Amino acid sequence: MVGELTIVLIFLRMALMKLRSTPAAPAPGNGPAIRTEGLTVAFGATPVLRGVDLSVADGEAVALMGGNGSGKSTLLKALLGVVPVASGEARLFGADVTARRTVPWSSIGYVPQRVGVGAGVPATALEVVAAGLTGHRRLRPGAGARRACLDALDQVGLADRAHESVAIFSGGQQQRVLIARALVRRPRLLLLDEPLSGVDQVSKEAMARILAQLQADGTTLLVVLHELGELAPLLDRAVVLRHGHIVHDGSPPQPAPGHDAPDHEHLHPHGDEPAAVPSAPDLHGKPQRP
Ligand SMILES: Nc1ncnc2c1ncn2[C@@H]1O[C@H](COP(=O)(O)OP(=O)(O)OP(=O)(O)O)[C@@H](O)[C@H]1O
Repeated sequence: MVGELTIVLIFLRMALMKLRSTPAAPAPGNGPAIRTEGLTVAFGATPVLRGVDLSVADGEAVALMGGNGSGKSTLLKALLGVVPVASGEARLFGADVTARRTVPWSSIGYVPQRVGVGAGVPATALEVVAAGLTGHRRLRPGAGARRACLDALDQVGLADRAHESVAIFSGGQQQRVLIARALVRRPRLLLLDEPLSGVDQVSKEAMARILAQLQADGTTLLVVLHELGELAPLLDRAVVLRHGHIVHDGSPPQPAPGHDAPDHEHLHPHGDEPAAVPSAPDLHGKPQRP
């Protein structure tokens, strides 16, 4: 495993040295940034997403919330086409994610739930960011990748540390490197899975500034969060999942003590909305609204 990763890194290093100009992201297709209808995902016999209907317009910033295990990460993965769809459909910019070739992947960025970005391999920040320019049939970064990677690191305030090993970065700095890896694709749609979790205050504020700038530039944001925190001012709405159902789609919750608890379900009234679900939701069908 480490051997394979080392080979990939050597490959990336060689590719970085050869590159010359910035790749242009293809224009996204037609349709809203995200649209799912009756989206159902199951692992074995266990349904995890149960008929999710979600629409996110181009340029919107939406929080995806819910307790542990409610299906938030699975929804992002279904949108990225990396978990199988049992029924229903998911479209990005109008393209069905299961028909992979039609999706404008180069316009879509993904920041996964925090993992050690170095994963035991002595990668520099620049090399990690360069990985954002590979994948989906592109085996090495295109021309101009080095400049693009440095620009992305500059956006997250880490250009001066481009050649340092991410193994010595703080958790928040590692998270910013992962965001730079997504930004280097110049995405029109950015999916982020708990970007603020376990991150120091300085990095939280830096990330809020970065995401606010992206939103101002028209980037669509879907952000998994347990609490809105520093991102509250830029979010247009919140979608709350419970047991794979959407149980709230509307105003973001007001900040309150306990919202950051991982098992908090955000089921009480949020802003101008009525309570989202009854205390005993019908898990086999649509939850009944009061
Ligand atoms: N590859 C998998 N195989 C089997 N079960 C899975 C798989 N991925 C996720 N699950 C299960 O699906 C459910 C939803 O997981 P998911 O990671 O989407 O939850 P989440 O809402 O993101 O939770 P958290 O807040 O803890 O990150 C969980 O019960 C989890 O164990």
